[in-house]
Amino acid sequence: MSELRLDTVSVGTLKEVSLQVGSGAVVCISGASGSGKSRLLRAVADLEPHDGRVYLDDTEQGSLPAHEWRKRVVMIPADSQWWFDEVGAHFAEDARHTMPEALGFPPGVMDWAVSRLSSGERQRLALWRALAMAPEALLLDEPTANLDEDMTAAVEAWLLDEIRRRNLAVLWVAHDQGQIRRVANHHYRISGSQLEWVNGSH
Ligand SMILES: Nc1ncnc2c1ncn2[C@@H]1O[C@H](COP(=O)(O)OP(=O)(O)OP(=O)(O)O)[C@@H](O)[C@H]1O
Repeated sequence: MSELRLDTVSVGTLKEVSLQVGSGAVVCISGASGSGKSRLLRAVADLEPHDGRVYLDDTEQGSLPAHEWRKRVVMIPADSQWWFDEVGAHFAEDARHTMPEALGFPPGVMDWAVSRLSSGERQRLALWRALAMAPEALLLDEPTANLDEDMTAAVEAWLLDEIRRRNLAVLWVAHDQGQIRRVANHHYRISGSQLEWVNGSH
């Protein structure tokens, strides 16, 4: 049950972003390619130098070592990183056996070689890897960009269910207006150096 708060965060060309993401809420961010969406998420994840402050409830980002912060505020980049040869080596024992059906993998996926994974498979596995870390906030960078329409619908519904059930605070970068309508409590758009509120409620 944690709230994520950005207080006058500036990174790259984006200036003084202030917003709040309640626990169990999704705030979508859209904007043109190169407008700074990923950099903003990276700043919130403490992966990129920035001005301003980011809080998870009363905890300020700078008060924790970056690796501790990133266990609580987990970013799933558009292009996930994999270190070991086998998929299963990236997951704790219990997460290996509790892969959600909605992600569409057959039994045995944990034995697969990472090198055979398609971009969509990587993306879906990266989502499970992140949720299995029991984060308090999630930073999603176009989490369904490599998925077809049916898989997008399944993953989106599963993610929303997990977000509500676990009361996660979520910043979700999205292009698709339909997706933004379906998932966002609030929608902001990057316009030049500013983040503009577009719409949303509750
Ligand atoms: N470390 C960096 N130093 C300087 N410029 C950077 C750095 N990282 C990214 N940029 C630039 O900042 C701009 C914003 O990059 P970012 O990856 O945030 O874009 P984006 O909005 O996520 O775009 P896309 O939708 O194409 O993924 C780009 O012009 C990029 O080249």
